[in-house]
Amino acid sequence: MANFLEIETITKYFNIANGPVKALENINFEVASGELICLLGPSECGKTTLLRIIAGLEKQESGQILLNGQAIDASGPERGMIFQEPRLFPWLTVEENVGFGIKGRYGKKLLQTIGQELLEIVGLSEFAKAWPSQLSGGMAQRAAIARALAADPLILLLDEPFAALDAQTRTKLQTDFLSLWQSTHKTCIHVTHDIDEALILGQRIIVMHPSPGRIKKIIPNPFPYPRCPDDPDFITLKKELRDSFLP
Ligand SMILES: Nc1ncnc2c1ncn2[C@@H]1O[C@H](COP(=O)(O)OP(=O)(O)OP(=O)(O)O)[C@@H](O)[C@H]1O
Repeated sequence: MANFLEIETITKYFNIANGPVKALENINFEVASGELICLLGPSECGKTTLLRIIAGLEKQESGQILLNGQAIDASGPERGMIFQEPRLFPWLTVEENVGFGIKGRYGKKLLQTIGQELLEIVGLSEFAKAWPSQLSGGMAQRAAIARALAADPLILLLDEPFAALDAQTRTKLQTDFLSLWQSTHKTCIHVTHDIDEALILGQRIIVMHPSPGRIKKIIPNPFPYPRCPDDPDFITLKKELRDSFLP
């Protein structure tokens, strides 16, 4: 199980007008195949930067990412990214958006079948021919999840995908995302700044701190699913997470 994905001594600087800013310092952790990890931390602690480095969209100054023992330093179809905003192409239908990334690989008919299957999984079958402008925020994010799944990645990298949604929609998408994770066995790294979301979703919670972005604590979350953050069993863990947020 261990050593599927290894994040080894990652350090990252950004050059800004006042000089270099250390966005990440000595980040180390491993992810098992099929694991659901939450990266939790306040603004500017480097969560997005770390996710982008794992996705191959950003280069680190030092350290490496290993997938099944092989160093990776560019993006690849085995890693699918889901952003806070759905980023659907407005000129394509929902179904066309879902199939966009795999268009060259399959014929039109098969592409349509794959699109229909994925839209069914995310509960959007009836909106295959709709335009992105006709979807609610939650529906658009479901379509974005289906699009990320289209390439059948081993790893889903989710950058606060539910943060812009209202509370009720967020709860529903969290539940549906858990079902999806349990049925697909994808390895997921889910970024959030919301303690309750990390408690509901993560098998392990990696707490990060800013200035420079670093790992403060890695907390196992062994409670069975489905979880409710107000469950009395959660109180100790929730307190530990709250305390770990403190400087
Ligand atoms: N392209 C960039 N150019 C310069 N500095 C950057 C860039 N991207 C990120 N940073 C800096 O790196 C640090 C980490 O930012 P990052 O966006 O990764 O944090 P975050 O935890 O995802 O924050 P948030 O929750 O607000 O999105 C911050 O100080 C940020 O200003």
